[in-house]
Amino acid sequence: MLPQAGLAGMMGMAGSSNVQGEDQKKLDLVANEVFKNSLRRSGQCCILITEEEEEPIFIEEPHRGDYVVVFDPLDGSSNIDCGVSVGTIFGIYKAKNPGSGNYSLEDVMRPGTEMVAAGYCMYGSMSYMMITTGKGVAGFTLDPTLGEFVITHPKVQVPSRGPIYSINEGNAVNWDAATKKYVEACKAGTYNNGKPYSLRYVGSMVADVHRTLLYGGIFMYPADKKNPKGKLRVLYECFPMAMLVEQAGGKAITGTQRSLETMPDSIHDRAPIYLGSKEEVELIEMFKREMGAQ
Ligand SMILES: O=P(O)(O)OC[C@H]1O[C@](O)(COP(=O)(O)O)[C@@H](O)[C@@H]1O
Repeated sequence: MLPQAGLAGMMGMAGSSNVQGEDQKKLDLVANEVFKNSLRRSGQCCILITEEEEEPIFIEEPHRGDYVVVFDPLDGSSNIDCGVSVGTIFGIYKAKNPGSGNYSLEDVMRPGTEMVAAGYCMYGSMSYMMITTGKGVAGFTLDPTLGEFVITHPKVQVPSRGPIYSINEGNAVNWDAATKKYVEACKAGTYNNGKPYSLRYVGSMVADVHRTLLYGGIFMYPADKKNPKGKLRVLYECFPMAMLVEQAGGKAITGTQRSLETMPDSIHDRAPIYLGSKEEVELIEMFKREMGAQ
């Protein structure tokens, strides 16, 4: 049930939890309803996959179209009530048999390389929208006076290096040796003429990836002893962000392979992710090869 209108009604917990066992915020539910209804009414979608619902949503006629949309309606929900940047992440696949009317999980359980578009919106000091359709990345900023997104970043390019690393160091004790070695190298400035990297971690993937896209550096959510497959969801967090970063000249890996080439086991499957500046990601890739999964 949606919360009552008004700011007070929008803050705080909804009293329910999602398929991942995470407590849902009221705004998680509001955002989920808003996107579901808009996507259904677009007449372009056949299947919706959302972080907030366990099962796929099959769109019936007369609203059915040929696209599968996977989305995280409100990413970074742990930051909502303190007003820190949050966002929406989405990825789009074209159904395998467009116009057939026969749609199934086969249209969803696919590698990220088959996505036709991806993007995110970030809601912060300014609202941004970053999109790719496989031909580079364009960035738009909401102009509140127009109520329109205007193009501000026509051709986003991730710098090949960037002295910023972004990871939840609170999990460090559980990290694998390669991740520990890379983070130590960042702190020592080993590959930066002895100048230490800066740590930046908002705790909203959208905000941390947005900064990485524009300033360079690396965002990491590794697998660890506590989360053997990492925390972030393959379909509606890892894949869209990996496609954006690659299209902007960066790189995205799970640690052992290209993120977009992985095959999800389930619609809410998780995977480790290291993404950002090409040379930074290649450094951790080298350590992973040298040290394996120890
Ligand atoms: O608090 P942690 O473990 O560092 O996790 C933070 C990560 O979890 C997330 O909040 C997960 O997203 P949701 O808020 O959509 O569940 C990411 O945005 C963020 O990168």
